[in-house]
Amino acid sequence: MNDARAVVFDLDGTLIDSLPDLAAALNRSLARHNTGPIARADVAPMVGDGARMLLKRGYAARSLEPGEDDEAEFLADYEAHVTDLTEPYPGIPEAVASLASLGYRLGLCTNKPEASARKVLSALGLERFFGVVIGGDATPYRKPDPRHLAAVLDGLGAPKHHAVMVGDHPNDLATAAGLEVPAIFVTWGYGRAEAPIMIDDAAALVPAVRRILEPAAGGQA
Ligand SMILES: O=C(O)COP(=O)(O)O
Ligand SMILES: [Mg+2]
Repeated sequence: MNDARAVVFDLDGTLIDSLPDLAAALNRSLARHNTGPIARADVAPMVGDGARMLLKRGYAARSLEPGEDDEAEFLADYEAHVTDLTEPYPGIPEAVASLASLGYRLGLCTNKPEASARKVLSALGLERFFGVVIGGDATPYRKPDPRHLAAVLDGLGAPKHHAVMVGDHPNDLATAAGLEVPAIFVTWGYGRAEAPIMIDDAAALVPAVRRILEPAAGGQA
């Protein structure tokens, strides 16, 4: 009865290159402590476990610890500037639109705060494609807990055996594995991992999804 097929995406490092705004917000926060900026390349491996963890890791790199005020200020500042420099990766809007037009239900499973995630998706014209968006602050079960992904699939009304997860971080792979959902690892993001299915170009996304979810019909396209 239920043959809904779902593709669940990670956001940062998978659909959007948010590192410039994340690093800028982190560095504005550090500057309030008269501390020098951290280079984007050094911020990249700190991304993946949500905004609060990014702030902690950034502060730790300068032998500091963020207080509650720092945290509140950082979250508000980042949300206000979430689209200043952030762009979708090349080919992503087209790939997402194409999956939607093929009838896939699309969901977002991100550790980013949900308000920031929705704001950036809508500014980039992507929100309309996603039936369900669950941010890392909207559930007690954020990635790598597979219940974060399970909640997205529930919302989409798609069974896990008709789903695939797409992400850029070991957290995404662990989340998918925990629910026995196949994963596509994208190599253009911020995390580093080895995985059975890896793609390095957004043009490879639709064929990779189809090979997994419709192997008999059109999967080789
Ligand atoms: O905000 C983060 O740290 C990561 O967000 P993501 O789960 O969309 O990659
Ligand atoms: Mg990510």
